[in-house]
Amino acid sequence: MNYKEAYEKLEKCGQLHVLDYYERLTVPEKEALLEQIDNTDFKVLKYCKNNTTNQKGEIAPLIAMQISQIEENRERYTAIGLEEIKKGKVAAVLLAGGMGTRLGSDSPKGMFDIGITRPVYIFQRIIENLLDVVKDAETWIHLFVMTSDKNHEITMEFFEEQEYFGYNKAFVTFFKQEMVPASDYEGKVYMEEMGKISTSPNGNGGWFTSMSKWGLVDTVKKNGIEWLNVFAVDNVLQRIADPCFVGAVIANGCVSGAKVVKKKTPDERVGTLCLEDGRPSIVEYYELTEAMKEAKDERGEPAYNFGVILNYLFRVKDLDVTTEDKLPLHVVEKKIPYIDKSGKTVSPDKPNGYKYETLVLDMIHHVDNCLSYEVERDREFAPIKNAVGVDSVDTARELCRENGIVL
Ligand SMILES: CC(=O)N[C@H]1[C@@H](OP(=O)(O)OP(=O)(O)OC[C@H]2O[C@@H](n3ccc(=O)[nH]c3=O)[C@H](O)[C@@H]2O)O[C@H](CO)[C@@H](O)[C@@H]1O
Repeated sequence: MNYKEAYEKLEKCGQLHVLDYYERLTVPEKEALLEQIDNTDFKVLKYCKNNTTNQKGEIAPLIAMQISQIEENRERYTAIGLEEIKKGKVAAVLLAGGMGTRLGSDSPKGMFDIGITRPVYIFQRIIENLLDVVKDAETWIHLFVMTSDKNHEITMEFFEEQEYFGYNKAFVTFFKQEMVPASDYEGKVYMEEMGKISTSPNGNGGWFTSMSKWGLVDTVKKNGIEWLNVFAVDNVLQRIADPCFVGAVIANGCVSGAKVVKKKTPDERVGTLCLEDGRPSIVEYYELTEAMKEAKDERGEPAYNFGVILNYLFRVKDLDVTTEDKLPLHVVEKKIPYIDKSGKTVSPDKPNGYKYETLVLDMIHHVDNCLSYEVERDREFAPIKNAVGVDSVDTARELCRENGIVL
């Protein structure tokens, strides 16, 4: 794209300030900026005023399959799931494109070391858990790892350096999610450098579209993979390709499943699995209404008592209807570093604009049904979100200790 074309594109969407520093750039920087303008989709910015494209329908509780029911059928479900895994029909997708800013670290979250007497990286914990299933199934399980522009190379190098923590590297594939511009409250993009628009990963809802762009959906289909277990990087007790979960979803004739835990409090920072206009749906914690927080069932228990731990099973053939363009866009307030008029970087200490994301949890609403599958939170949910306090390294370490994991 040349300067004139870039000017016209920016003028049309009210973003001409992107060229404010153009004359001060070197030739390669000018080229890079023109290329970025060419590749950037500014359409998302029009949603900045109404905060989200996501208007919810009528919400009702969705009954979860609780632990006691699962226990009654554990052997049968596990046998069914293990059989599918042995046949190579189950693969896993690790969502690791996020930025981990809440942890106060610039490195990919998975590289965070939670060890005490030895290094124990978050990625390592995930691989160790997956290896448990590989051992039982006596077969390798394909692991797709989603990264972003911000951490792709460093993540791949880390896996190499750590020799894939004992995993078979032929069964690990990395792919990158897309980036979108970040803007101020008026929808004007921020500049990260004089020759660079500030961008951020487009949320974890783009994983299937990005896999498709990287040719990996073809790989999935060619290899006869029928189920994808999508999970978050930040839970060090995450059970992946869990045979009992896979078996329960299949035995109950479902096309997707979500692991849930009983919430500690109605406003715990987890998404709530429920029904929306009769279809499965997840309401994210920052969109939960007071009425939902206070609602009670007929036994007086909180009606929306189960939160998702970001561990979903999707049937591959149902995913084509859930591509990113069908998902609502969430407009999230964030602290966005930018350069001021003089070209100096400013790192704000409070939110100063929006990032635009689609979310994996919205895919659930596009599939016909979803098994809400309860797991014991102390055995499977040790998220690391914050540097200290709730859901921090300390709480995760404590839970690891309770589960006999040497740190
Ligand atoms: C949007 C979403 O799913 N929210 C879930 C997430 O909340 P939470 O607020 O933790 O969600 P985050 O946005 O931090 O990210 C969750 C996961 O998605 C990945 N990621 C995020 C953004 C991105 O662009 N690319 C990417 O790969 C992160 O690396 C992480 O593995 O976990 C909670 C459980 O702990 C769930 O109850 C929430 O429903």
